[in-house]
Amino acid sequence: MNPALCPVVCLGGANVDRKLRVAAPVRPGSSNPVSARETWGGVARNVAENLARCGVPVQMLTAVGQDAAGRALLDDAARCGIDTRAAEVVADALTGSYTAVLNPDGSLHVALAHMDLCEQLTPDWLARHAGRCRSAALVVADLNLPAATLAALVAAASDLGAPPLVLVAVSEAKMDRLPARLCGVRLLVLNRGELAAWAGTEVLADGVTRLKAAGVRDVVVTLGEAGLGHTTAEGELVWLAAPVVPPEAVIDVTGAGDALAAGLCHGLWAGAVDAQGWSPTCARALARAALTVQSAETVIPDTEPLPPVPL
Ligand SMILES: Nc1ncnc2c1ncn2[C@@H]1O[C@H](COP(=O)(O)OP(=O)(O)O)[C@@H](O)[C@H]1O
Ligand SMILES: O=c1[nH]cc([C@@H]2O[C@H](COP(=O)(O)O)[C@@H](O)[C@H]2O)c(=O)[nH]1
Repeated sequence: MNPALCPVVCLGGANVDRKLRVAAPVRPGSSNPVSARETWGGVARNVAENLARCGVPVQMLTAVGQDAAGRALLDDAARCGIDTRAAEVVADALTGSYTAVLNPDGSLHVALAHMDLCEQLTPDWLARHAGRCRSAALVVADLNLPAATLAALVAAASDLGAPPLVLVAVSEAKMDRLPARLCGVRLLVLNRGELAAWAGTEVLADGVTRLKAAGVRDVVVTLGEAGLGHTTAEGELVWLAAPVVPPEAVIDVTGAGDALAAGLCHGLWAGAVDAQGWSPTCARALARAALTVQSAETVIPDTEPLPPVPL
């Protein structure tokens, strides 16, 4: 594989994120002042933008509506350096949206997702893009994709010569889309709530053991400000702390998990994980996620590309 020539292909959600920042916890029956802003979102889109900002060639396979938001989203992605030529533009449909109500400290109060367009990303759609996925350096899919499409992706990832497949969770509610058999999945990234929802236990090590038994090669479970846990080739679970961000510096946590997932994909794509194991790549990804929580943007826009991954 020559990573410089092969793109990372990101499949899944792209939508409008609406952020409503409340001055105090919302109370029913009272008038709740908010300040509102919009950014682009969707896990696959966020991962793609993070990778593009790090200088990785990336192609996004998603669906947007044939509306002003859909056109603007694709234009913006193209400006970030993402190849959007194969994105679906669905006639007579509205681009998906996600509304986050944020506490004054930037933590998430409530999130409402409306991303029906991902239901258009069927196994037939995937089959039309099989060549693109097969010639990628890395395939990254979010769990906005329908269960049948995810199952087809995982099955294809088991083929000899297929590129590594990374799955990224999107919400506890969509964990039932994860295929039962995960052989061929190189990495699954999910937060502790998503792991508990899937495994039916709050005991993280037990949940990770079940994922490994389902066939996934490696798991990264994110733990908010506490950092993450990652599996190792020796079958251990290692905990890494996040850089300390003072509470007053946290502006918006939306997208931090996607920044982290992108950092992990960057290390896989560059060969750093194969050469060094997960820890150095995880440390770099934690640094990127910590910057994201200190920005109002879902993806930090103006960072230097990450320093080349030392091998
Ligand atoms: N307050 C914080 N300080 C530093 N890093 C943070 C903070 N909150 C989140 N992160 C980073 O973002 C990652 C993802 O956050 P988490 O809340 O676990 O997932 P998600 O955002 O997907 O729900 C964490 O693993 C951590 O690296
Ligand atoms: O069911 C979903 N919920 C939320 C998202 C997206 O997740 C992002 C926030 O990710 P994180 O978990 O890293 O905060 C937002 O951009 C939002 O659009 C999504 O794709 N699908």
